[in-house]
Amino acid sequence: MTRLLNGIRHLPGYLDRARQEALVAVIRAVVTEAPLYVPVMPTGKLMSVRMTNCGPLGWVTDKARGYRYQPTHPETGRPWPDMPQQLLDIWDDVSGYDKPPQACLVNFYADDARMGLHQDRDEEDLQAPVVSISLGNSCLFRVGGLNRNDPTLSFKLSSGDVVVLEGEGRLCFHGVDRIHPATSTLLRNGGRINLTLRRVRP
Ligand SMILES: O=C(O)CCC(=O)C(=O)O
Ligand SMILES: [Fe+2]
Repeated sequence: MTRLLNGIRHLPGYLDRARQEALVAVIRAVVTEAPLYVPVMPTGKLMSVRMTNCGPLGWVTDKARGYRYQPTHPETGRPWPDMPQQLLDIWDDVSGYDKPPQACLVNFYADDARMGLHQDRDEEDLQAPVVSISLGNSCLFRVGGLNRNDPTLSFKLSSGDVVVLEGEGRLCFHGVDRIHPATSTLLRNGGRINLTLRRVRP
């Protein structure tokens, strides 16, 4: 376990291969029910990741209404699939938070996708941590401070790693600079899956 900055915890290899495979299987089932879609930022720009969610709420974005949480898939209009027990167990083990997560945002990165530096601040409950799980190809993850221009630190996230953003680190700027192709055999067609577990309402 490595503590970066204040309240950013990196748990390398938290999930062994068997648990990673089991998680990929449940995420495939989520995606069957709630297909991945291309999110649109408030600026009108398309994100390079594809997204879906599970749990009572999901994080969505579009040009008309911007960033928000909602109980339904933006394209199918159906409620998000239930949060798999495996994810609730991981939250219980690493979050140190007494209430369960309400959203799991599923990001799928093709090998050329990335995510710009941002803060996770659309949740009303900022006391709860954000728990992030990486599956598939590794990536170069960047974390900074509370201001966009603060110095940043980059490190590799590999399949099975967990990162917890909590305390002062809860609102740190972070992003994914690049995916390292062919660094994992977990996903047959390459790419990377990131799952973030979030408590939205207090
Ligand atoms: O893919 C990652 O590791 C981070 C994803 C992220 O920051 C987010 O979904 O808000
Ligand atoms: Fe984020």
